[in-house]
Amino acid sequence: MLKVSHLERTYPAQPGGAAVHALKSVSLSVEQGDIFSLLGPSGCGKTTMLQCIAGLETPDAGRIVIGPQTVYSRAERIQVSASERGLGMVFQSYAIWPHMSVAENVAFPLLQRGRNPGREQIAQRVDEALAMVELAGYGNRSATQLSGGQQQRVALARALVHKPRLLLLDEPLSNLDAKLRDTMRIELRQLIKSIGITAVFVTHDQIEAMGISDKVALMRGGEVVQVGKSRDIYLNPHTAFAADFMGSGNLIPCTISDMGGDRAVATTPFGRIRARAAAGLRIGDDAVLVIRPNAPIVDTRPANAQGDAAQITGNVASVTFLGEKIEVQVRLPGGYDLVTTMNTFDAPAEGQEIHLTLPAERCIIVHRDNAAASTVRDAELAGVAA
Ligand SMILES: Nc1ncnc2c1ncn2[C@@H]1O[C@H](COP(=O)(O)OP(=O)(O)OP(=O)(O)O)[C@@H](O)[C@H]1O
Repeated sequence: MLKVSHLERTYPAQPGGAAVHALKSVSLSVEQGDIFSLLGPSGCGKTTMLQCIAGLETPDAGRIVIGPQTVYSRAERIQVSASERGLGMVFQSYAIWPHMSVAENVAFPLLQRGRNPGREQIAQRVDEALAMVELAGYGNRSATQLSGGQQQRVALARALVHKPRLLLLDEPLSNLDAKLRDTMRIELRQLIKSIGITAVFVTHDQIEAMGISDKVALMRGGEVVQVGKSRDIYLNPHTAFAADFMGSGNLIPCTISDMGGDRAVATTPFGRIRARAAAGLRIGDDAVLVIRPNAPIVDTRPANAQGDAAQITGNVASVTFLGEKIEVQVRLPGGYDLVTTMNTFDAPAEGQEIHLTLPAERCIIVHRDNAAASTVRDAELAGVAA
């Protein structure tokens, strides 16, 4: 439905500043009916990418194809205008006009297109769009008489009213409070899926991306570093950055001391651990062992490690209450603190001895990034490499 090939965008240098290479030969492909997220830290190029797809920003090179139509190609000198691309957009600030009714807000794009379809057609399209977002009957209300979540749905109805072939959403939930954001995330996914429209969704929030998307493109520094289903990136990150940005976890500097099949042995500050290995790693590589907080099987009694599992004993350094779960910091041999989660009802005491079983299939060894992910401490990296 959407194919982006080798897209480039550099913002020219401003007085006193350097040029910014915001998109570096970015390619991606979005299937019909999918919700596809662009996820990454601030400044990685997500919005630039979305705006290039929308036609609001002109790339320097590359190609963008929407359905059967090439809407941008530097080589073929094609540049279809934003209004001719057949897209719907929802922005972070919903841009709902307070002096207009809900129906007038939703009708606005139909009147903007220079081809006023007539009062009856407009009323019908507005009613259809409001029904899609489950706001039938709200048309005459003033837009200011709506909750934050309802305003968000009006913005969605307005994006859908001219029956776009692709929906673009730029951080549409970030203005809502945390609880409403959780509800709206589920609601928005259900709405988009029930309409069946293909959507590209920009967010810097991994929980949002995981909850809403069929697929995620993880971006960093103007590049797409990994694409896949959220679960696949979470379980099989290629790099420390991907592991850190998609989920939380212990990122432990290690070297690879043995390999066989897709398993490897990581030499870590607290011993040798068997784990799955990302493609391309070799014996002797400096790498990062990823242990998600929910990966260890935690017991207060020693367990017999079986099969491919490592057994480590440590002491509880701290316990943090988080409601449904607790976070337990376990001090391991060598002074390394590993964060793990436990059921609130099983809370151990601080100082207590604790036993961790680490099944090899739950842990993965990944590539170190040039600029390592925030939680891998440079000093530690240097220590293990030495
Ligand atoms: N109009 C512009 N002129 C110059 N530089 C820009 C312009 N717009 C964006 N940039 C720069 O391009 C890079 C990518 O910006 P972009 O807005 O695409 O990132 P983003 O991932 O959407 O970030 P955020 O999550 O903070 O919105 C950043 O370094 C940004 O400062």
